[in-house]
Amino acid sequence: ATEVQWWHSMGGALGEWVNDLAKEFNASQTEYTIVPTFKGSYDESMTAAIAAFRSGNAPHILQVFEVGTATMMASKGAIVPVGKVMADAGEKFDAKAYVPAVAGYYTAPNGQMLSMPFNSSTPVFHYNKDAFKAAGMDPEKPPTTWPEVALAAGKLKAAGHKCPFTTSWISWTQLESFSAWHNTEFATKGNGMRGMDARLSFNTPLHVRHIENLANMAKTGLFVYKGRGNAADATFVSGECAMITGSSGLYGNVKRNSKFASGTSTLPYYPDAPGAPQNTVIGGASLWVMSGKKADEYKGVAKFFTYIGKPEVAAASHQRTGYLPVTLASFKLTDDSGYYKKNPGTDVAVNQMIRKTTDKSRGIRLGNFVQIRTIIDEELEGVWSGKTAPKAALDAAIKRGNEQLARFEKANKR
Ligand SMILES: O=P(O)(O)OC[C@H](O)CO
Repeated sequence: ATEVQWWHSMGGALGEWVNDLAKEFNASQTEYTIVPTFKGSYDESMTAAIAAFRSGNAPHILQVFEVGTATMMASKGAIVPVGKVMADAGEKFDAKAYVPAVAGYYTAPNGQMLSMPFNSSTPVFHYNKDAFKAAGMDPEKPPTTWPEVALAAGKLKAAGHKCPFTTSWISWTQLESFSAWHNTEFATKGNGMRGMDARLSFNTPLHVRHIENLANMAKTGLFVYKGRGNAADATFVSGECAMITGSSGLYGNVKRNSKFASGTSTLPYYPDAPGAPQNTVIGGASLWVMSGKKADEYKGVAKFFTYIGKPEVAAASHQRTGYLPVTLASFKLTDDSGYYKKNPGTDVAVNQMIRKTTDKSRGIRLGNFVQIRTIIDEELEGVWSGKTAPKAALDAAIKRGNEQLARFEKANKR
């Protein structure tokens, strides 16, 4: 059979899911073999693929997080648009079959959808119901606002909890989605969706207030910073931290590996902020097809994409992982089956994403975003350790981040 290499960043329960998808597809036919390989974190697999591409050893399929989208879109010679892969292979592909927020994010300004939607997520609030009970709180009443999160964290701490609240993907949850959720721009030009001349704008009074709030919570032990990327996920799954803002895709891992009852609720907001809550932005990753491969291999890629997009396969993926249903049919199938009613909290991510979007909340797509995220991590770490004042950290992150945006704009000017 013809081999198709697929590099991904799905660890733990998610890695098992990816392996199962490949296994099931491989068993369904005899011509192609999908070979999934875990290549480390999203950052690491992207770096590895860029190096491999330069030496002619890129995989056929690369899973890239949303943060790498603008970079991939600009790497014209390195990728093949998913629509072309499907058309060349004679596979049916209709961008309209995908949930608008998902399809729109992976569609270039010229209207062409460039990558295959796969594991789209959005940030939500997960909490440990057992810990809530132990602290004398109603486990069915999660906090929905930031003042309520601080109150709940105080009760958890008083009950002896060492890590009341933590977060994964701090820029994504506390600045990017935080902005959209409050209908405030994270960056100008519709968060970069309207052009490469966008510049960062996350130092408004609302942003400063929020980071100050988190800094105070950190000082009093209510918020415990657990590191970059999704490092904090494991501390929630183990029960060490009782509340977390993180990916909806953490659901499957919690369900499979944690020993406590958990709940999922909406991302907290400031009730006095006008426009909140609006909607949250897309995260997770999509599948990019790399250039320079044989026609037969692309055919295998196309057949695999058709397979994972089938309503029943996409619905099963959504229900197993907590990632969003990426096609309209997979959402309908899940809804009609009564799944959301039977599994409270699993509809939170969907509901946050299907709300009406505005120019300020549609999505965030910026060049050199991988580097910008690192800059934000660095500057905010100064806040959590008490070295930098919140406003100064946000200003510095914007200044340094804007240099990255200007560099990207210059390098990609036609
Ligand atoms: O944990 P994921 O896969 O939902 O990804 C979260 C963020 O979007 C990464 O940038």
